[in-house]
Amino acid sequence: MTIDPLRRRKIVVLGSRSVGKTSLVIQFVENQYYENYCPTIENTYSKSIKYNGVEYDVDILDTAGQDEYTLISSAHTFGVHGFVLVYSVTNRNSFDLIQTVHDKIINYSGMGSIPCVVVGQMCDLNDQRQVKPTEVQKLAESIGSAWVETSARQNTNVAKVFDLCLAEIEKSINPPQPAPGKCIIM
Ligand SMILES: Nc1nc2c(ncn2[C@@H]2O[C@H](COP(=O)(O)OP(=O)(O)OP(=O)(O)O)[C@@H](O)[C@H]2O)c(=O)[nH]1
Repeated sequence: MTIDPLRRRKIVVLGSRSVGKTSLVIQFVENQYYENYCPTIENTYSKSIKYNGVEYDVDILDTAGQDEYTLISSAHTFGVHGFVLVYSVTNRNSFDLIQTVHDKIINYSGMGSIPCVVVGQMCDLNDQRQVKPTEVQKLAESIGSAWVETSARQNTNVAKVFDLCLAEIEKSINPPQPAPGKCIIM
């Protein structure tokens, strides 16, 4: 079977250690959830995703958790169409790192903006919450991204992450055109 490069998408999942990046990806790709924590080095998963009536072959790169000193490498940006930036709603430091990681990608790639979804993982642990939805909404507005809260454990909004990411990617490839007949003032 040949794969149409026009239907191929690469998504990279970044964020602090232990925020549930692998759990999110495995829940999405394999419909499985594991309680045990096993630090990731780096793994690529593949899945077909239908978005807007089109079937995309999506490679999802699950990365080792970052901190403020981790450098963004070309593997995290080269040929990458979209980014999923994950924090845990129970960990404010992991939320604070999202802006840092976002800015590093922008600096490294030289792009003005990136197709991106900010994901507040572990929303099942509401009693341990340190980050409010209004805070991520504000961050998403300021960096021009989508956002969603998820629980890999309860499979809440997991598929939505990748739908939103494909939507952001398609928006950047085919930006919405102004309605015909409207006058644009330069
Ligand atoms: N309550 C709850 N726990 C979760 C959820 N997702 C992951 N966990 C747990 O959090 C721990 C870390 O999950 P991982 O998916 O390994 O986290 P990671 O971000 O990939 O970690 P690194 O590989 O170190 O970057 C594991 O013990 C998971 O079972 C969730 O949605 N809710």
